[in-house]
Amino acid sequence: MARTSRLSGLRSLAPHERRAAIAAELGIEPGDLGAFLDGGIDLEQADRMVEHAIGTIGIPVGVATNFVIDGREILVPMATEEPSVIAAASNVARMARPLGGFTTTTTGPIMQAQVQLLDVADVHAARARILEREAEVLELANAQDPRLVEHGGGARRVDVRIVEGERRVHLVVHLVVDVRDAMGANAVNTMAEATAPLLASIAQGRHLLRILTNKADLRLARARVAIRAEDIGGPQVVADMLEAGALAHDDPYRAATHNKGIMNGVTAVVLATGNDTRAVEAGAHAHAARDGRYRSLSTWERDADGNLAATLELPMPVGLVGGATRSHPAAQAAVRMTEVTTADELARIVVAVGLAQNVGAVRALSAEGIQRGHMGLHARNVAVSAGAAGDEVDALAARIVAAGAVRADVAERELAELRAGR
Ligand SMILES: CC(C)(COP(=O)([O-])OP(=O)([O-])OC[C@H]1O[C@@H](n2cnc3c(N)ncnc32)[C@H](O)[C@@H]1OP(=O)([O-])[O-])[C@@H](O)C(=O)NCCC(=O)NCCSC(=O)C[C@@](C)(O)CC(=O)[O-]
Ligand SMILES: NC(=O)C1=CN([C@@H]2O[C@H](COP(=O)(O)OP(=O)(O)OC[C@H]3O[C@@H](n4cnc5c(N)ncnc54)[C@H](O)[C@@H]3O)[C@@H](O)[C@H]2O)C=CC1
Repeated sequence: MARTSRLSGLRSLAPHERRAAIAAELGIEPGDLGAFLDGGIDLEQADRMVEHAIGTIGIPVGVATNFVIDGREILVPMATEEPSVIAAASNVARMARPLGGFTTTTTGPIMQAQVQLLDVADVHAARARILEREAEVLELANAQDPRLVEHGGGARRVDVRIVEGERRVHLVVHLVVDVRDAMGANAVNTMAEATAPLLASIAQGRHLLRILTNKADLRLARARVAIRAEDIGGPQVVADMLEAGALAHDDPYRAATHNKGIMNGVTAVVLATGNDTRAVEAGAHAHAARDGRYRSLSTWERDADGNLAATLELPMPVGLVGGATRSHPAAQAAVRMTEVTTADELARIVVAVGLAQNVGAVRALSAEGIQRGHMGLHARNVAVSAGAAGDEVDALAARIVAAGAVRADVAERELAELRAGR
């Protein structure tokens, strides 16, 4: 475990000094974080990863500080192009420390593959016939992945769903698989393809789609945090945050933005660790609409002591084996930083960071507004876009923040004045 994640003042260090400070907390060498220096992969490796590769695109990786998750001090790698995300997560993690930080639970690494069956005359009887032969189906599925079974995973159950659609009734078989430390898509897809002919023959029909569902609602991760009112801006800020949370529950227009704030944190950790951002995002938004209406993924309350009590639950299909996580040196360094040894532990960190991010954004919206903190940090991007270089960047950013106008036209004018010595 990191000695502490409470690294105040990291912002004033140079990147190499930050790497040294983080390595010291983790008891590793700064060189162990060296993969972040050049993005971790060269063109040769990129060419092996995707088709028609022509290069790579750099995304900054930063470290969210101050996190205590289930009693453990965690330094969290985050890959994001957006300013103020890492600052906001670190800020809320700091506020959460007096009451013990974040507490998480998970439902275990259970993924599901769907096999669509067509041309079945008697869907109800077919369902019964498939369930009668569940053991045979599971045995065939598990024969596809002895390594997963060796690691304690494997196909656990068969569910058969009769989906009443607008134009027809669908017969869909779910293979419910414990994928242990894998994200699991390839693992369950292989099982679905192998068992589909057997399922079709039992149903006396034919199979069509054989693929994982990204509505990974058997693989949930949950986080909870309590923050004292005085640590988050006072009782009025807490009251206003509850109003903001209520609107996000009721209004899909607000819910989409509220959830985007959550995904600022979630996607950044998922990307840094080489996991599949689209799978996590698809699962999250499906979960947000699980009662038929798109709602916020988090809940906001005031506890008996007047503290803000926030929770977040979402599907979290992330892995430590397979995908890019194993093969990408920067993803490996990111996993090392988190010190997790199971996919379940990684899922807990991701959901805690999502909740911190959500609280951070809504706190700012309920207090001073988003522009002060966010645009203050975005000012450096605006300065670079206006043509500032080297030392000019920070100087120009400071000028446009002081002018209260973090805009391209103001930045260009101020840059001209800066260069003219005014
Ligand atoms: C940016 C802050 C945190 C400043 O807030 P502040 O109160 O000025 O911060 P501070 O300078 O007093 O520092 C407090 C702590 O915050 C962290 N911190 C503070 N600044 C930095 C920094 N530069 N670099 C690294 N860490 C920083 C750091 O942990 C620091 O502790 P320390 O290290 O000093 O002991 C605050 O204004 C904030 O949280 N703003 C919200 C930012 C945000 O949510 N950005 C996301 C982008 S907007 C969006 O996409 C989503 C949205 C908003 O639409 C979602 C929604 O609507 O729900
Ligand atoms: N709809 C979707 O989300 C889809 C996603 N994908 C992609 O699939 C990839 C992930 O698939 P995976 O099956 O996770 O990858 P994978 O097939 O590369 O690795 C999983 C395999 O690793 C082995 N293994 C070794 N140690 C293990 C352990 N401790 N726990 C579990 N398995 C262990 C098992 O044989 C297991 O089947 C991602 O790259 C994702 O982008 C692919 C198709 C569809």
